Amino acid sequence: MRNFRSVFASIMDSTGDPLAMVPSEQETKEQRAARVMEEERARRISDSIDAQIKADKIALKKKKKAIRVLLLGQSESGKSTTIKNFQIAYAYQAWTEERASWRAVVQLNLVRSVNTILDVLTKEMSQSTSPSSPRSIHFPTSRETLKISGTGDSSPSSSGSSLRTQGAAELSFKYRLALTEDHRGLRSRLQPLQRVQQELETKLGSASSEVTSTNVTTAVPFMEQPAHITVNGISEFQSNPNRPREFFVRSNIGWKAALDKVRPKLSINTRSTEDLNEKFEGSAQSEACLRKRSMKRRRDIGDEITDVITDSKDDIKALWTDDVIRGILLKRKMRLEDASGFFLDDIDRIATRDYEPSDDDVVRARLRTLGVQEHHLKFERGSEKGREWVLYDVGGSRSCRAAWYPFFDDVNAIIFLAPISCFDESLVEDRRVNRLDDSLLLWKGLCSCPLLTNVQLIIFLNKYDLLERKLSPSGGGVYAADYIPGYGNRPNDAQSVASFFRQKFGELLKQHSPEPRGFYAFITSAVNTKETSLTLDTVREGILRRYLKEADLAP
Ligand SMILES: Nc1nc2c(ncn2[C@@H]2O[C@H](COP(=O)(O)OP(=O)(O)OP(=O)(O)O)[C@@H](O)[C@H]2O)c(=O)[nH]1
Ligand SMILES: [Mg+2]
Repeated sequence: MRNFRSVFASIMDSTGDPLAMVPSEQETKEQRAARVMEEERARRISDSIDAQIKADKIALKKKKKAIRVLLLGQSESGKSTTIKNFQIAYAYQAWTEERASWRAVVQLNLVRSVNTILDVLTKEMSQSTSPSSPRSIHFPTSRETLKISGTGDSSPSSSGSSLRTQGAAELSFKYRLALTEDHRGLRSRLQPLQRVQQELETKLGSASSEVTSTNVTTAVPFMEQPAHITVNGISEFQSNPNRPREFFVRSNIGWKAALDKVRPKLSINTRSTEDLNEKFEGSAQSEACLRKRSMKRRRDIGDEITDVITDSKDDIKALWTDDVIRGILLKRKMRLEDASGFFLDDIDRIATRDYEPSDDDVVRARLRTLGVQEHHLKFERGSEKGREWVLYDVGGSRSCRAAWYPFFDDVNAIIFLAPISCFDESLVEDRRVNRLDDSLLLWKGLCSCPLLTNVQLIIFLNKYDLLERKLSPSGGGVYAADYIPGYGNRPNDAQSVASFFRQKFGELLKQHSPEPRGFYAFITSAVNTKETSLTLDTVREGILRRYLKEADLAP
């Protein structure tokens, strides 16, 4: 191309047109016509080269811009867990550097399970003193069973769960009578764990507790966002006076921000005069000394917590394996082993002074996402090595969802997480709403959102492992048909339930997308990192292919 131009530049005429050829003095009519034709042809070629350069530049710019993926879904659907899977699969080095910070979260998850059992024990003990009180326990009736109410947002289902147990009150009374002094002893020896929980919660901040109420009554509050406005040429969203408390963006590397809070700050009144003298001296040596001492203090506080947990190990084991307590939990339909952040079966490994979380521990740990978190994932291996993707993780509870909308106009793909094991559960923040109902409404809202017409939507039908367990006789033998309208006589197994939901989500996409779009659905168990990495490979390739295609670079 450069050669072509330089040829013409060297014979540039007096008009300054690089493509005009210098006519000879005795130019005939025919020669003139030929020259004009040649000039025209050269101009056309040059124009097409210019257009190509421009297109290449745009494509290159697009190529350099990181791929942006937004993870959406209700709270506890597995968004943050999916991001952890991305890190393990493609940026393992960075992941291992973060892993140790999760120790406090795993400890909190463990201690919380213990305290949940202790609370139940306390309630049962207070009732066991009066045999006439079994009626005071609430046993849901069949009329309180949660039903998926279709996809209308207006009539949330009533709360409760189907308890088919006959004579539950008598059973409960039987267990209560079986509580002995040993149980009282266990309870009082484990009392310090309440303080440990408070300590850990304070340090981890508000991410450590779940949202238990909301005044947001719709699944899709982002559909009511104020209009896009332009201020000084910059596109903005009108501020919403009713915006939820959690409307903010954290442009940091995700969960680490919350975890950093685990490290206590050096407070003035805990400093020795020696520290202050060192500060006045201002030497590099004294700074290093201060840092060392502050790190030591951090370790001290962490150690104190670890000491209490380690010293309680045998009592925690005794509590969790006690038949009477198991009976009480069963009677209350409390399946702690299916709940998020369950580590009681790992007590031997975790309640030790030198405990370091494994990959698996971190993936199973639960820490709520606050606001919107931005993760920069730098691929460390494979054909994508060196490329950066930006993954946005959001808080999924209803009160957090209005914060999603500003991210809609600048993403390449959305991965939507729908936990399919939750068909018989209600939202933590609004007990009247069935969790699967909420997921369907949310999906419908995203499919119909005009701003997302050209955004690739991918759905993970997640928590398949929990679905399998829930339907199996040992996991409760829940009957899907009791909760899912239209399920009919289909088999009560995980595969059939999953494909039923797959079809439901697919139909919503088809019916509500403004323009036809592909349905990319994957059945996942995000705690299974090996399986999930295979899914992520497919998803990564799909997103990349489409992105390159849009940049006109695909073959
Ligand atoms: N058994 C099982 N647990 C899962 C699965 N996916 C996620 N979890 C667990 O569910 C809990 C909640 O997952 P998160 O990834 O924190 O959920 P989230 O969607 O980020 O929730 P918010 O931050 O509140 O919006 C964690 O303890 C996970 O380990 C799954 O497929 N199977
Ligand atoms: Mg999260």
